[in-house]
Amino acid sequence: MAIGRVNPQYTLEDMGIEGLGEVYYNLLEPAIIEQSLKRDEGRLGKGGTFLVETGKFTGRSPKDKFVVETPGVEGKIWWENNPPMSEAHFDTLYNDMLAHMKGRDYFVQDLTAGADPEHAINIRFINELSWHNLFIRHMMRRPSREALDTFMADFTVINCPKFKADPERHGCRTDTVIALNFDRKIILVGNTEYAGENKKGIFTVLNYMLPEKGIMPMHCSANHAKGNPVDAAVFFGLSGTGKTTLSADPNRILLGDDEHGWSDRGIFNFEGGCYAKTIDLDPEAEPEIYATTERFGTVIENMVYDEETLELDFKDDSLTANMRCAYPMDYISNASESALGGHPKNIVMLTCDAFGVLPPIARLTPAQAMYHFLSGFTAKVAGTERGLTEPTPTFSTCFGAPFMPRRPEEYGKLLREKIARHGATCWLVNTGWTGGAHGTGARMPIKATRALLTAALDGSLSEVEFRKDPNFGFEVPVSVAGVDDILLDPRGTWSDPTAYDAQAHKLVQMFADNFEQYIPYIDEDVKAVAIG
Ligand SMILES: Nc1ncnc2c1ncn2[C@@H]1O[C@H](COP(=O)(O)OP(=O)(O)O)[C@@H](O)[C@H]1O
Ligand SMILES: C=C(OP(=O)(O)O)C(=O)O
Ligand SMILES: [Mn+2]
Repeated sequence: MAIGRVNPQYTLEDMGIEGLGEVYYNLLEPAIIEQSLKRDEGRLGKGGTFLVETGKFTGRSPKDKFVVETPGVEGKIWWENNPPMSEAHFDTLYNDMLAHMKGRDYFVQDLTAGADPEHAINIRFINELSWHNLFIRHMMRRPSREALDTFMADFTVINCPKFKADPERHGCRTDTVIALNFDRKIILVGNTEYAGENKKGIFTVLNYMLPEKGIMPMHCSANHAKGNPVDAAVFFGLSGTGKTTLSADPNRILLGDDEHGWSDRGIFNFEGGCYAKTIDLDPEAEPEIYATTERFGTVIENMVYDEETLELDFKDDSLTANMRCAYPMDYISNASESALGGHPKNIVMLTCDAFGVLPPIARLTPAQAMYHFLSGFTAKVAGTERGLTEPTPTFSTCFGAPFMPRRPEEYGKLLREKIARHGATCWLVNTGWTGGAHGTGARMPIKATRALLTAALDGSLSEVEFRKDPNFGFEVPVSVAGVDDILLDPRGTWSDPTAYDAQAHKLVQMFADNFEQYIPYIDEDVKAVAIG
């Protein structure tokens, strides 16, 4: 018997998924939490949050993510970045997962991705963990209750953390697997409890689908000026660079914290919720996000807390540095209801430079923006991928290589055209280290980053004097109100400026070595701004 609300013609049985225990469809938050408590999946926290631990898997598993080599994807996938899985292996995996599901209870949410109805897709999430179902209900967008009665999915995600894959049988790498089949329109996830896989899988699907419709999918957060959705800004960045933190700006309206599309009509959020890191979360620096950690239903992942008072310890990273909270967008008081914005006036590329070399902000020409978009330089921060314990410099193209099924130039070309057509101003912002590399220097103060962004977005930054950076060729402001001048000159923040020069030269060489792979694909003007 179906418990909850579902299209009567479209139950799991109708999809050929049979023999399960109880199946709960589209439960609302209180009912899901009741089920999660009954199953001992976690406990209630302050204000009615839901506290969970995810065991061994506290970050994504990018090396265990596969794209199935089906006829429909031929010539479209960037295989060097997306390990292939054969159709036969996938079919075995699918059958084995369905066998594993027999007799167990499952939780279904029918949700959508894409705030622009013209480009939205319907997704059915089938979760073994009840709290994953709560998480994804927060993170995606919700059809009306009536629409559930006729809901049909464009894509299905089956997520079974208790299922163990077999590399021999399934053609995967370990007993953890994330398998994307674009032709069968299924994502299978096995043997990881990290909730983020649920949402980042769908992001990968949209990154595959949307370019064919001329829409640029972006790993970015976004906001717009109060009362003026046309004055929008996007913030590209790999995990840990500050997308979530910096887009929740009390002076602007939040569009979304992680994934957006850019169509001929403007930008739109793919999601309906946020997934914020809570390590060192400071009520003064980030009041909006902090407040969500005491709201009903917020999922709090891998945080240490006082057993008696349920007080969260924002400093304790003993479970992981990637501790998180997930909540619906409307828990942020200045969030946009429509999640739609105009063509971005400003495009910010966030980088967390662990070398302490890059300036806190630089203005980029369109060609330089393309260069930095394809380069995607940053540091991976501790915890967001399994096994990372130190900030590790990396070039993650499009500021999100783990989620890009297609070749980087394809995204690059789309972005280029849109920047040119709409005349966006582009910036590179270093939210990483200053005063020395990681280990010597300190993380860029959030206050300084915010002040610089405010000036960039309100236009006042364009009025100040700029210098040309001798290593990177971009323009750096000399003095900005509200920011220590010294911060604007990274060389001057190092106790030994010659050590800075040496580190800067090394970084320039790293950029040059990394960029060689894109030379055959890019325009002359981008070649002309390549550094090193
Ligand atoms: N100058 C800064 N700008 C942005 N974030 C900063 C800065 N300094 C420290 N941080 C911290 O870095 C982390 C950025 O993470 P987050 O905003 O979740 O990134 P993303 O959403 O891109 O993964 C947060 O924990 C934030 O408190
Ligand atoms: C959910 C994630 O996104 P981000 O860290 O960019 O917020 C992730 O990388 O696992
Ligand atoms: Mn984020």
